[in-house]
Amino acid sequence: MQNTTLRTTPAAPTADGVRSETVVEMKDLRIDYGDFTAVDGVDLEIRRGEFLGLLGTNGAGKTTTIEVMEGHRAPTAGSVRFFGQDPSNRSLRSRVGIMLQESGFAPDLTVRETLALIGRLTRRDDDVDRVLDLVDLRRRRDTRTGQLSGGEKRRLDFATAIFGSPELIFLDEPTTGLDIEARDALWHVVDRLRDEGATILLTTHYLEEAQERADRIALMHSGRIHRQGTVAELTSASPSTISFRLSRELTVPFEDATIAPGGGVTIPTTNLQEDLYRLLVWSRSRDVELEGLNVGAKGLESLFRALNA
Ligand SMILES: Nc1ncnc2c1ncn2[C@@H]1O[C@H](COP(=O)(O)OP(=O)(O)OP(=O)(O)O)[C@@H](O)[C@H]1O
Repeated sequence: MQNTTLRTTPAAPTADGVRSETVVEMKDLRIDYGDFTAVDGVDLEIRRGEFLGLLGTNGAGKTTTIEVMEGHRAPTAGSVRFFGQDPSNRSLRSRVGIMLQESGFAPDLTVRETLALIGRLTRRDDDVDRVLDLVDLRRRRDTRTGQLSGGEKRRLDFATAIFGSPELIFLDEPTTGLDIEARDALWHVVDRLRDEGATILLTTHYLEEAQERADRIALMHSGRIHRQGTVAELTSASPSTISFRLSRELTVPFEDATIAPGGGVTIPTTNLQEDLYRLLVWSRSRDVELEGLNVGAKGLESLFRALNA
């Protein structure tokens, strides 16, 4: 994907009054498949300009929730509103871009025709080649979608979601199947859209992607939202980890330390500054080299492990 200029959308919503506008509102959302309840009483609110990461375990109900938002599946109970309206309302199509996990393009249409068709169907106006440049598919513009590679299809999926720079963008595992360069390029485009005021809902299993970008995270498991908050709020009680390698056999002065057969030491800590200081004093006094000393930032992984436990 290339650093082509993004279209200018309405000014970024920085004033508090604008930011506090609710763009997505779910209340007590329930979605059943037959007698199985996949989404079980979800309350979620996304404000204008916000980036919400909807994270969860496999089968938690994230895609089901997004499919309801797409307007093609009706909730069993509860409600979803975008800009105060029902998602099935056709007038919303021009304001909402959706990248699902599986798009199902018509295989005989070319890349260019596909994107132009999406534009007509959603009544979003844009320059097809400009968007193809953004996702680095311009040279494949006349290729039939059936002949695209998996990563190229994913980039076309992304192109359909951002075509016309919609105000609200849903990204369901957008980087799955993309190589590193394509991931970086996708996030560059998303970051620019955010700067211009877009509201983003992301689902991903790459926790670091959400951790780096999301204003708020909602953690979903077995059809329910278990916790919501900023990354700092959610991880404040999670331990950090100090890790290093010892070149000779020694006992480290930390009760919770684990030592792998190859000499790799991991120390969980809820008081990083104090424990790091103790470790450095100990290593200096014993003339021990802490090879590859590293401090793992507080992450979302431990929250996930707790969800699954
Ligand atoms: N069409 C369907 N019919 C019956 N059950 C379904 C259907 N689609 C999804 N499910 C079930 O609903 C639950 C939620 O699925 P969903 O795809 O929403 O989860 P997810 O959070 O997106 O999972 P993943 O991270 O694995 O993609 C799962 O148990 C799944 O098996």
